[in-house]
Amino acid sequence: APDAATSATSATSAAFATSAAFATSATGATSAAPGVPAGATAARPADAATPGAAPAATPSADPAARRHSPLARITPANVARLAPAWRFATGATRGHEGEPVIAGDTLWMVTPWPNRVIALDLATRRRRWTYTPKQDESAPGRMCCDTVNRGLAWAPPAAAPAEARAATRAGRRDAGTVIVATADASLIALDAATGAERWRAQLDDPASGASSSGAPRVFGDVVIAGIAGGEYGVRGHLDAYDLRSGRHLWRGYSTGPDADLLVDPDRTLSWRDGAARPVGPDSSLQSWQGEAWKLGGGTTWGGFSFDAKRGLVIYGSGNPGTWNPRQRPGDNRWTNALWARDLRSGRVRWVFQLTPHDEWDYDGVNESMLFDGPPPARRPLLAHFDRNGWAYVLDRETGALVRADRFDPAANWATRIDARSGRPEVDPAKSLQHAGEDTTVSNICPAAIGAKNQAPASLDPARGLAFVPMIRLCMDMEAFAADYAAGQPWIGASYTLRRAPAAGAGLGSGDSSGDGSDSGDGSATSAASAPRAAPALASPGALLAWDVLAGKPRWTHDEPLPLWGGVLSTASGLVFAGTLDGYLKAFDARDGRVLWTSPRLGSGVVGSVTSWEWRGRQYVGVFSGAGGLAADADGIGRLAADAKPLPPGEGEFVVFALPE
Ligand SMILES: O=C(O)c1cc(C(=O)O)c2c(n1)C(=O)C(=O)c1cc(C(=O)O)[nH]c1-2
Repeated sequence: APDAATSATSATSAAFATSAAFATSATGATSAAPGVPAGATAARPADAATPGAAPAATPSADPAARRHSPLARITPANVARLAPAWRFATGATRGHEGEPVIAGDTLWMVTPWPNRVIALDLATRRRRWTYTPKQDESAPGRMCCDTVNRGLAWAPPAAAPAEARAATRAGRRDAGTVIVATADASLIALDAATGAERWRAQLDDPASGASSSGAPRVFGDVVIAGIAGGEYGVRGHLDAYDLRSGRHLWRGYSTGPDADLLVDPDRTLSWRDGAARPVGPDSSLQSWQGEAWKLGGGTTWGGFSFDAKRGLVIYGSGNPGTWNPRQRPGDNRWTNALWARDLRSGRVRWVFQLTPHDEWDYDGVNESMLFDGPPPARRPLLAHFDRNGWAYVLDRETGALVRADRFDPAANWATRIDARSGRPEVDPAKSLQHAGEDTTVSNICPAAIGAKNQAPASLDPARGLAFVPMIRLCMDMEAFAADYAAGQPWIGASYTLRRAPAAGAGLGSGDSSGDGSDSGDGSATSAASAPRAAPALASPGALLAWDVLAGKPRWTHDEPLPLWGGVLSTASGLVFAGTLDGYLKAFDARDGRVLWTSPRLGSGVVGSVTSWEWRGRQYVGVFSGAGGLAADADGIGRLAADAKPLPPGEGEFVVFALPE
């Protein structure tokens, strides 16, 4: 291990019980799972392993959703020599979110619309096969936020032994199953070796405005998929399918009667009055007026994680419909909430509402990163960086709130989050409910796009730090009456982005922040030209290193544009993130110093950085292809002082490595 990593790790190793990264083994040439082709790099998470499943060693396969790679060949000492290795043009334009999946000598990716699935041979970088789903041309027109697709799931052959046997009989190696959710809300399982369809299912009716943008996941032999369409009055749900047969196992809605939610009122817990308590009968119905819950939103388009020990799928639900809060009095349960469901039955173990009666489109769908607290208790915890600007730590056994802290220093919609009730105290000066319809409320922070959007953070368990891709923008917002029409946008509010005010001491540009344990050189790029006085406005983007258990920042690196791509950290003490103006950057995990910047890519980055090892060499890859909600480059670009987001261009997967 490089000196840098060793010293930083030992300084904080007491922070977490699980100091291992998500993958603890198998970076060699031998197969770690039966049936995985030789040369596979298979990983097994230390505390969230699924029996029978050996996911590829890329961060997208981590059930704990930590995006922390065990790979350590690229280090703070040598990262400056990182050079382009190869690139692959996807043939699609617009928002290339998410990342490919890699196993053995194959890389699978899904493109934005038309959602082509491509299998690449890692040795030749030629296509093995391409699958183009048959979809109605009108499907992408009903996606709220660009024609994105955040990736596919891969399941090893061991998880579907019948297919593996059939493949062997046919004289070829089974390469597992690839699962993709498409713009028209179909869920499709493919033979990973050939691209042949194994089964397909319809997640919801696209004519109602339902679509799929999120990546499905496979946990054991269960496929989990969510739905998008919160801006169309779609009622959110999470669904489970049998990996082998495609049989529907269960559906749990986000709103409605207990039977639809798969809630047992005596056993489902929610955090209230300082304890996790049973929710009580039809607690969702009681928090809506009339039948508003039927169009109530709470879609499930974000990240999923899995606690194998407890058998719990953990995820978040999105905003209530319509955005106009006056049209839906009540807490609007369980929109904008974190959920834990039993993988086998779908039954809810607990649910925690982050933003009751949301007035600002603060979807609660961002990923939850699982980790264990310090010994001896080793409390099972999760960390969640919400759009609403608060960082939550919950007990993942009970859903009890451990702590909530403002990670966006400008967040002003709530004056506090009550530690006893878990309830935010809304500032009436920032409330659309309070202001009434057709009245502009100024300077609400964060903006509707959140202090962090869908781009996933990473969590380094050894350092006890999360690395968060931040958006630092505010908004002026106005609600208005909106009538529902099936399949039409149903928004009921509009907003204008604004720059956020600079934070007070501690988070400003060029100023080290946090607990004083670092060198005082916390803001990397600005170190040389660090302005001594904090600027009046915060930079629109930032990479934030956050001490998860202490609930405070360690360092902040300012970016001129919001960060819209997923972060990767590595065991060697590096943090990687891509930018909307088309760079991939490597940071020192200890202090946020920029150690390497790529040549400018063909388009902006909204994809998630990934890393893998193949034939003894470590690679770092990321999609370039700007889009997603950040395709509103006008809105975002106008606010950037000294950088321009690159336009949505031809998408590419760009790969870097150290010289051989
Ligand atoms: O409520 C929903 O169903 C829903 C779906 C999506 C989506 O499917 O991408 C986004 C949002 N909401 C949303 O609020 C949002 O800010 C957003 C950003 C993005 C993106 O990919 O950049 N998608 C979405």
